[in-house]
Amino acid sequence: MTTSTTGVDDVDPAVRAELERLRDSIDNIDAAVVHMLAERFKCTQEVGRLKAAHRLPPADPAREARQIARLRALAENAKLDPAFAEKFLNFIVAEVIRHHERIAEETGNGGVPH
Ligand SMILES: C=C(O[C@@H]1C=C(C(=O)O)C=C[C@H]1O)C(=O)O
Repeated sequence: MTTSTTGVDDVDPAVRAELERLRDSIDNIDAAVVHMLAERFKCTQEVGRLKAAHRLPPADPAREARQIARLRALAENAKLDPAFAEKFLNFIVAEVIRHHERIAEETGNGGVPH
């Protein structure tokens, strides 16, 4: 095959260098996001164990509402789409709540309503 529509082999070297520079930064940012998420999940796992031990419900909608308001404001200041910030937080929180439900079940506390 002599042509490619997906690679950057035929691109001007200066453009390729700029693309590489930007992709290096994107890779660093993605690594930071993964590390920050890993730290966040370590904390939420501890919260899950604490809640299960004290028979607290896995989800806390009032806390989530405060986090959403705060993150939307932060996103606006940072020129990030607040709707995207809210969706992203909701995606993470949904996973955290699944973890908390599992911890509660494993602790024999799975019947707590939320
Ligand atoms: C971590 C908690 O549990 C849940 C997950 C949250 C989160 O991931 O930030 C926030 C509220 C709760 O629904 C908590 O109550 O603080």
